[in-house]
Amino acid sequence: MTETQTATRPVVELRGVTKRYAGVTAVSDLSLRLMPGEVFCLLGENGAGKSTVIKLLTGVERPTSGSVVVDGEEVSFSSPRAARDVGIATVYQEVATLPLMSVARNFVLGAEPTVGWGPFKRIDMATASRTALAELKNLGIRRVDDGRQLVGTMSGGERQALAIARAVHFGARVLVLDEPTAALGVRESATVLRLVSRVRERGVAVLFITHNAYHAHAAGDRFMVLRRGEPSAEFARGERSIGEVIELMAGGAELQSLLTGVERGQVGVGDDSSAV
Ligand SMILES: Nc1ncnc2c1ncn2[C@@H]1O[C@H](COP(=O)(O)OP(=O)(O)OP(=O)(O)O)[C@@H](O)[C@H]1O
Repeated sequence: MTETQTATRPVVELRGVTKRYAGVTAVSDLSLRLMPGEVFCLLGENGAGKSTVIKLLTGVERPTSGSVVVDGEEVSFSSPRAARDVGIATVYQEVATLPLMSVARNFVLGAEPTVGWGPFKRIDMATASRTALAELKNLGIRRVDDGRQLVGTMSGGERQALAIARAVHFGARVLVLDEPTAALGVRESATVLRLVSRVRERGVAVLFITHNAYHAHAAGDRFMVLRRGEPSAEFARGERSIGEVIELMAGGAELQSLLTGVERGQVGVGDDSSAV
């Protein structure tokens, strides 16, 4: 990261945000800042509130209280489109790309370059293909070398790469990655983690959501562990070991007492009275 980037203000912030649904507080008094050229890892077990944070940052939901701030100005996104317009892009693992379309077509989807005019206007596939392959190469993905390849034939890591490359190419300043490595094997995950580093080097603010402490550790600059909608820990790279992070996510002492109870036969399967 360069000195200028360090000095820059956050691209987007949550300030004291609470989100309540009927009967449930999904996120409570949460503040976070996404800085350009930094990977912010949001960790948490199922139900911790990670998806809710994504929804608040990407205009899917509005906070019950607190504010969303972009470039220092409070905003109220009326739709996901409004968040995209200020450069906040989300890559969801399951729906990132369309398998029956080519690499080139997926890359330019919604912003197709054209040739010809009037009734003769058509998608400029040569330009789409050239752009897609160049952008993938820039991000270190070299195995894909034909824009006509169907996305369905690509590996999971390559598909993620394509979705990320597309978002960055079309001007994302904030990239929200929702569990990008959850369905991937070790090699594929490594590809995606390397890609995250490249994206950071380009000055993009990355929000990396995961429940995998190892992947977070490999890619992150700053970390927040969410538990039941509240930040239970915040730290910077190098300040905590992986073991400590795993313990923080699970609930440390609480988990230990549950395990001890199971060993002694005090807690049966399905007994959630001491659930963490
Ligand atoms: N639309 C909703 N209506 C009611 N409750 C909700 C709604 N969305 C989320 N919740 C609740 O808010 C809490 C946080 O959910 P959220 O989906 O943000 O967690 P998460 O960390 O993303 O979990 P996972 O990893 O399982 O997706 C949960 O208790 C969930 O049941």
